Amino acid sequence: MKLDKVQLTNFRNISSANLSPSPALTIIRGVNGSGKSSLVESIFYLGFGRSFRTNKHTSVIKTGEEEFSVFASCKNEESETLNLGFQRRRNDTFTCSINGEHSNKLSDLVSLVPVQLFTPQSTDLILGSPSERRRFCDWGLFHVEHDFQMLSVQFSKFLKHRNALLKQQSDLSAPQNQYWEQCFLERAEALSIKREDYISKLTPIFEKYATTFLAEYKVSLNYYKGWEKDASLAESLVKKREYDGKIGHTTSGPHKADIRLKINGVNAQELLSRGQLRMAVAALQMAQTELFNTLTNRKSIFLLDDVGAELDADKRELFIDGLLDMDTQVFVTAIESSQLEFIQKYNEKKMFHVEHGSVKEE
Ligand SMILES: Nc1ncnc2c1ncn2[C@@H]1O[C@H](COP(=O)(O)OP(=O)(O)OP(=O)(O)O)[C@@H](O)[C@H]1O
Repeated sequence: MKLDKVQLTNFRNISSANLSPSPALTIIRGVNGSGKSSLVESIFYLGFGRSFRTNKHTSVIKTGEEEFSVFASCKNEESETLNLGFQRRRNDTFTCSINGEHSNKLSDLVSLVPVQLFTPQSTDLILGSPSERRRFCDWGLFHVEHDFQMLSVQFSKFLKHRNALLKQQSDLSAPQNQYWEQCFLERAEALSIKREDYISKLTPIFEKYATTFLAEYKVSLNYYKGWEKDASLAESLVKKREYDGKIGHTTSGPHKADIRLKINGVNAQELLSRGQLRMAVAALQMAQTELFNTLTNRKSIFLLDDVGAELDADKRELFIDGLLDMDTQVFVTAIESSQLEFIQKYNEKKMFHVEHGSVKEE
């Protein structure tokens, strides 16, 4: 997927902008507060239907306006043109559009726009809670396996129901609850198998990139399923039934899963410097991009916000080189051109300058 045209209206400080990005590298320059991150955030909305900076969609709508919109004309891998749009209003409703057809089903839109992001907060992937790492894995599965979204929704539904039964002090072993227990178990096991399989495919690719980004270390990735290693989930649920009943929620299952990154056998967060953590994230994202390309025959869009503040010049270059080699459409924001001196070598690029919310090609 490549974005040919992006058009935004009333998005943060940008009243209106129209740009035709490069299919390869697009550089967005401007001083602090000019609107660079906003531009990248608008593309993120097409891939996720939300912001990476706030949970409040109303903060994103330009002050004094009723709604923002982002439209993009794209080319998919079959060279078909797709016209995609996303609008969000102050009353918290949204509309997606795909080739003029309106829909309120976000997954229809976001499944078409595989977007990844690297920002100053990306180290949260390693330092943050397990939910960050599950989200990373689930992004890959969502874009690779058509039935993953449905499975994930069903699992959440049965988990919610199980937790409600636990809160009501219901006896989960009672015959009338066995159906729900079985529904939960089936979805939980299926989800867990998919994640485990995905991480086992990702691991060798990650190890390959880690030899570049973390050359001096031996890295390993392990999937923790969310319950004891030597027990089945069914056994673990029975074992924890009394405890779960007391606390009112389920403590075993894929909603407790994690992906553990070890460096020389030690948890990454205990050994790596801030800069090295960023490089580990870069290696994970490169691996995710390569696996996505291999499994889907599609190409993704990569947003690098404030990359100058994040990585050394040589690692920045390696990261962008690697993404472009995989035919990824890359958007990079930077305050100073000096942060991106190496971009001179790329022939296929476009540069945009943002000033007080106005976007101009350079
Ligand atoms: N809802 C909004 N309406 C109008 N302006 C907004 C809104 N939300 C944020 N802004 C303003 O938009 C401007 C652009 O913010 P943005 O984060 O995109 O800047 P930036 O160029 O990425 O800056 P930096 O280099 O400092 O990260 C800021 O001045 C911000 O105060």
